[in-house]
Amino acid sequence: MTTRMRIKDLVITPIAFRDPPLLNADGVHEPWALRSIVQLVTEDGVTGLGETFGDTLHLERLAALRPHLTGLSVYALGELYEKAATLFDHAGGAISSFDLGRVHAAVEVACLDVQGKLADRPVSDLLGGAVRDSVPYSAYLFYKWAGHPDAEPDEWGAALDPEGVVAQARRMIDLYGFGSIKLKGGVFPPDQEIAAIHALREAFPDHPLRLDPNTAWTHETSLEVARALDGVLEYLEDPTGGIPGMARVAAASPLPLATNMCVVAFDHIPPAVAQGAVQVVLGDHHYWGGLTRTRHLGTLCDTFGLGMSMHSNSHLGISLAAMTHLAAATPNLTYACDTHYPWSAQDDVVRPGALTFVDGAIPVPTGPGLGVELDEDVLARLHENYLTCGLRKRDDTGYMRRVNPDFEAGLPRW
Ligand SMILES: O=C([O-])C(=O)C[C@H](O)[C@@H](O)C(=O)[O-]
Ligand SMILES: [Mg+2]
Repeated sequence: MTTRMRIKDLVITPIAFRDPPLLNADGVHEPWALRSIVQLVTEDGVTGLGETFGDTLHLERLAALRPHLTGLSVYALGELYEKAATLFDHAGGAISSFDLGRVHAAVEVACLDVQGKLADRPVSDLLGGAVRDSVPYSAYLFYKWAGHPDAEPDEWGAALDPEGVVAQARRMIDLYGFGSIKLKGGVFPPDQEIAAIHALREAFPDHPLRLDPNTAWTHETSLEVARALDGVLEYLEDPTGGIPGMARVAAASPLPLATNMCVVAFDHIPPAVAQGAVQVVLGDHHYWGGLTRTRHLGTLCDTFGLGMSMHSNSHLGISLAAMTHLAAATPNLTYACDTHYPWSAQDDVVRPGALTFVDGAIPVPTGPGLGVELDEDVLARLHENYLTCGLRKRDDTGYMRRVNPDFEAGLPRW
């Protein structure tokens, strides 16, 4: 093994960036979103980038894995997975497949970035080759307050009714050119969210639409909404909780059901398929163990006749680059991918130029690896935010309760 491919260290930098007050079924986004940036360095000084979660437990796990990476080849992804599985006692049930996937993904993406740099090929080539030159994303709309309590309104303003949602969609589509729309629901009683979808349909007659209430509804409510929006939505995402619950809705729903909540690891696929719980799986390489494993998820979805889309959480450009390579190389990922990027674009750690939306899609980077470069000054600034912001774990419910002490977190709510 040459020193070019041997891992010397993994530098993990937690960061915090500004996040608007985006509402969801759990509560509301806090003023800061947490993330971490990983830099994998080989003995020869080649650096691979990755972007992952920033909660303390995840950071502790990455720190525990770090010494076990020394000397490992960046090509030894199977060994990497086994090392992490053994370290965290996956077989004994001490870590779920989901959490193991989160840890593995953080390092795997950086390994692929190095592999691409060594081979002078983009990551999409390492995943089987791009089948599309650019990857369409959807306008990811949120109900939101005008600004955080005690702060000035942000540039997006409030979106608390159908008019506000349509105005937000218009601004996002004007800025980025998105050709499909997702509304985060589960915030207001279903009738109001149905009205918002109808308003979007009227304002954007040709844009495919989706609604995602994050399991805020009972089985009965889910079916009522599915029937009310039959012919209007391309899919309904996670209307209710759990594989059996989704299966019960799917059995009578006129709309396809999608999920990024009840199928988030490979061991969820057999029961979901057996019960017919979902028709579309939203992959997410940050959950599913990295880019190669999420590419495998694409093959499984194809095998079982499931559609494929892509989930996101608050993220920056390293994740956007990784998502773009993955979606480009996954032939059956035919839905426009979710992205939170418009909500955080102002704080990106990636140097400008590599990732630009053209008509709502990102042209697949063609440079070696992920094709993006880290801006060390921005990284330092965002790390300073992390040190001073006081947040260590996402807590949408806790924040909402501080603003509105009567907020009840239990789901389903309607
Ligand atoms: O599709 C989803 O479920 C998400 O994007 C999950 C996120 O946590 C979203 O609900 C958010 O950012 O509030
Ligand atoms: Mg979702």
